[in-house]
Amino acid sequence: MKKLILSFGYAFKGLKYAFTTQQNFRIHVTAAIVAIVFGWWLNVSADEWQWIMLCVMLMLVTELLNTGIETLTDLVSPNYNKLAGHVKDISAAAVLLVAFFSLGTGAVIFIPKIIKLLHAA
Ligand SMILES: Nc1ncnc2c1ncn2[C@@H]1O[C@H](COP(=O)(O)OP(=O)(O)OP(=O)(O)O)[C@@H](O)[C@H]1O
Repeated sequence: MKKLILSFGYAFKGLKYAFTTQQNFRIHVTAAIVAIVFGWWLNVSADEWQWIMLCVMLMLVTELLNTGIETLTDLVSPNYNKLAGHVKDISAAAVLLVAFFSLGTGAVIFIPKIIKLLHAA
């Protein structure tokens, strides 16, 4: 039990490290809060909430993995190395793909609701 509590502590330490050192992670957390506020304001359905939460979690998880990979790359290859560059670029590409997916999902869910709201005004 003590081991389990300790592992939770380490995980929260990782979250704190990412939040305090990574500007991109803070941007993703802000975007997640904005999406949740918009979802609440525009009264999205349960299905739409699931898509929004999937995007939020995918964004945060890939950013955390990207931070871990970048940190490990800096540890094993502090000097310029072509392969180290590829590792970082590929890791950043994963975040980019999730960002495109999240933007697309957000557009599909929110744009029609905003247009409807503007027409009703
Ligand atoms: N050791 C290295 N060897 C070769 N290229 C590197 C190396 N470190 C970084 N690069 C190149 O520079 C780019 C930016 O690296 P950097 O570590 O600044 O990542 P970043 O995405 O800006 O991270 P951060 O979120 O910390 O700002 C990498 O994607 C890679 O192309």
